Amino acid sequence: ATMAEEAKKLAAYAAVDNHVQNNQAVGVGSGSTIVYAVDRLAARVRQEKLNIVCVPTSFQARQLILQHSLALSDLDRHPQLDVAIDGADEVDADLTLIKGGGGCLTHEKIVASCAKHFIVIADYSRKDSKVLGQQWKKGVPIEVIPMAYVPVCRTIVRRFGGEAHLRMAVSKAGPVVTDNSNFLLDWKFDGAQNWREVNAAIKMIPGVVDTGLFVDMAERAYFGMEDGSVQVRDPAVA
Ligand SMILES: O=C(CO)[C@H](O)[C@H](O)COP(=O)(O)O
Repeated sequence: ATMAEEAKKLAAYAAVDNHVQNNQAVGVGSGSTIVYAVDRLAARVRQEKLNIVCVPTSFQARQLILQHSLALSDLDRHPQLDVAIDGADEVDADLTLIKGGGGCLTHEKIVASCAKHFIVIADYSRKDSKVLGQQWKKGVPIEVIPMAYVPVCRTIVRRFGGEAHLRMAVSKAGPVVTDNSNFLLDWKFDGAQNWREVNAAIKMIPGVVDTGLFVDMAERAYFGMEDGSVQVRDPAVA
């Protein structure tokens, strides 16, 4: 495996080993890093005969849970989760996140909001930043109702600057369609922002479903490092 893949695995294993216990309901994130967390969950369930249920954050996460024969649940049956583990596209010094590179931000935010502990896993490359936008250049993903994408784009750029573009599909003509049958905008912002305010303001624009800004949600981040160690980041105490 490449160095970055090894690092993803280190972070994922550390999160599962430190935060998952018997008799828990666990939120399962989306992306390429979470694959290692589900591998580890499945191994621990087998070895330790853990009794846990998993709530997915996407179609992909649901497939992972089913492929590993883990117990699949949902927020109807488990509206309170003990822990949720997910990847991120960028993490800043305060543990504010950009998520949604994989387009699953709305379900991810709902599941994270239902968890007592929300734990982020990432590799050292391109994600561990002092401020958002330092390394992640694709902008903030924003899920929108399809008919509103043009006015939402214009409102965001008028009020907050930068550029916003409809995310286009790669192996299909036309836009990316989310698990919720919506569209995605990627807002490339200029410079520093007050993320708490910007997140709240964008959410209030009619047609916006949610943003990929996760403010005051993550309790801890694990970064798998190049040298095989795992770095832990907790939010600075205000
Ligand atoms: O927010 C996400 C999907 O909506 C993912 O968690 C994020 O894109 C990280 O993915 P990866 O682990 O593949 O880098």
